Amino acid sequence: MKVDGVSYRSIWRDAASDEVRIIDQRWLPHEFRVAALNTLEEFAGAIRDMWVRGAPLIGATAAYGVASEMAKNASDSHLDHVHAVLNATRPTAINLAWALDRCRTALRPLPEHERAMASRQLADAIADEDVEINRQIGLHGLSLIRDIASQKPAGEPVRLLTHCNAGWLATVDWGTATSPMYQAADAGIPLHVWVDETRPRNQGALTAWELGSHGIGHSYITDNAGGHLMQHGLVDMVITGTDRTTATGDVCNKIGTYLKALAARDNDIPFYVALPSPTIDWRVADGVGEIPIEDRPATEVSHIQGRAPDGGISPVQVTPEGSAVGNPAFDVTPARLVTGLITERGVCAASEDALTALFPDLARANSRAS
Ligand SMILES: CSC[C@H]1O[C@H](OP(=O)(O)O)[C@H](O)[C@@H]1O
Repeated sequence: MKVDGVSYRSIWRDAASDEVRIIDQRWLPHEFRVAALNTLEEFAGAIRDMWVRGAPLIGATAAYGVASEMAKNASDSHLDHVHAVLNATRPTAINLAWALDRCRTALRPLPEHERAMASRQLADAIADEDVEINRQIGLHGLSLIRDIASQKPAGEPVRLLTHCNAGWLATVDWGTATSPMYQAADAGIPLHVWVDETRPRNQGALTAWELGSHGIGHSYITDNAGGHLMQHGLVDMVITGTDRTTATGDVCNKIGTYLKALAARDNDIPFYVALPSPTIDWRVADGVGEIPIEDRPATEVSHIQGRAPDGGISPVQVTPEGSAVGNPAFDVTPARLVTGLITERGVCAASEDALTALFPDLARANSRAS
């Protein structure tokens, strides 16, 4: 997407230096900083410490990390080592393992001297595929937004609520939950987006930064406000991203998503999830029971980062000394609370039958039975 009129992806290979570069999201929305990733630890650290974040972007970053390492050492043992180091960085988003497995499966049969180029091409392909998948998700989501808009007086905005950042910053481009918003805005449909701040890391500030940059009307709200807004008829549709969706349609996403789904159901508001197919875990049926939920550092909750009066960006402590902290980073919304899944192949119910019908090739290739 554009940043001050300049088109960016969240990760790219610099034409001059051939370095892999990323937007270092730790400093947004206050500062736009670019970082280069050159070593395995830099790639691993960028994922683990959320310089890059978001399921699809984590997968793409891992693929670029494999390519970077294959250029230095293309042996089987190093390929396995790279896979293990990167796969250990974060446990919940399935895209990480999906990308690493895809890379290793493609590279293993090749002679070592072909692996550097092949891994480089595969990383670029994974990135390009993500962009197109998200663009397609946007078009299918646009249809849903257009239907809502058609039932409103001309000029009255469609009011969406979203949680966390499933934006272009969480993917290579377009975003998943935000892609329908961008497509609707570009089609001239008036929108207003309620943006959950999403404690503790406040990824909602990234969404607000994205939407503001695209000229889309929005309000930055506390995580606890969504139910009240729904009760008072101020939300037409909830749309979120996902880090791992099971073969049966259970949706794992940022902590707090489940509570939004409960409030949406209680107020008869459609709750949609933007779901790129690499984020489907075909081998898991019970999301609550089987998806590993990342526990992140306590300092993410005990401290909050912002711009200080002197203009610097710094963390401040918000909890008393000695208070224990809990920081589960994700939760699982059962399929029964999900109105529909917006995929690159269309919108479907959150069910095994519907996902299998839309992706028979993927369901067969990844069947739990096999
Ligand atoms: C399009 S995936 C976005 C997804 O990833 C975020 O998690 P994190 O910021 O911890 O990487 C969040 O769950 C978003 O919905």
